[in-house]
Amino acid sequence: MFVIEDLQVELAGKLILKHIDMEIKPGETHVLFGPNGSGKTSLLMTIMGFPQYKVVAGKIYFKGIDITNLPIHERARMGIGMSFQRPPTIRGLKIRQMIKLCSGNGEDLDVEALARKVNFQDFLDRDVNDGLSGGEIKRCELLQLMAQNPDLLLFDEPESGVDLENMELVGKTIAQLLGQEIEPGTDKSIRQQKRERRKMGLIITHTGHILEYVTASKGQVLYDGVLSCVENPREILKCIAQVGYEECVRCMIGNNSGNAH
Ligand SMILES: Nc1ncnc2c1ncn2[C@@H]1O[C@H](COP(=O)(O)OP(=O)(O)OP(=O)(O)O)[C@@H](O)[C@H]1O
Repeated sequence: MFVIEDLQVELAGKLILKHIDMEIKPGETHVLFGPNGSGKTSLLMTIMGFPQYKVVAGKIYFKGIDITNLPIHERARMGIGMSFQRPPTIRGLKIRQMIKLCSGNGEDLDVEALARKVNFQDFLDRDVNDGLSGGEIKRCELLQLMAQNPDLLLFDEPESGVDLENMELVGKTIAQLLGQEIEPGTDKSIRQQKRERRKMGLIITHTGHILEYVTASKGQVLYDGVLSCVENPREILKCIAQVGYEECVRCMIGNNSGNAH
């Protein structure tokens, strides 16, 4: 279980996340919508533990443990992983080495075989993200997550920069990372397989394309640092397309708690 309670976060002296409450149960994936600059990336960076995102109030719990003040590497060790919107270039560190680092114990890992799953085997001897295209960066991020195999997966705009052909690969890989692939012909029914899902996900998306591949139980809208809506993600997309994000503000005003619906 992943729980956020009444979280408030400052960045560069400004309050950017206000009274955030969130609960992701094992097996659930949530989708986060919101206009540019509303604080979506900041929320993911705070969950991951980047120290510039200063928690001034509230708590974050993962697997029953208060992780609010834990450093990034301990959160990663506990099973939180993130695919970044704009990950840094790391010159001097080969992607192959990075993948081994992500897996914790790189000795037994077949990096080539793993890389083939996201068609990335030809990039392993390049420096991390050095000169990679937008779509290649996304596949590199996925490869790192595949090596880490976390229990809570945070995706910051996984579709951005990905062409239509690679979108299917990215979408299916994310579904696999979230343990959502259905295995036909096993002795477990589909219902049983779904019940046994344990991976948790939180995905930022503007377009919702990822919903073609990933099952998300809830969508939430973040507007000016406030979570304003909890709904079926496709319903939210439809509303945003029809009436825009401004209507979310009306929901917020109508519900002082900040959580509408
Ligand atoms: N280093 C920084 N110093 C000051 N303000 C910052 C810094 N980084 C981000 N911000 C501001 O914090 C706010 C939230 O940014 P954030 O990246 O979380 O938004 P977002 O919802 O992910 O936007 P987008 O959809 O455009 O990716 C924005 O107003 C942004 O300009």
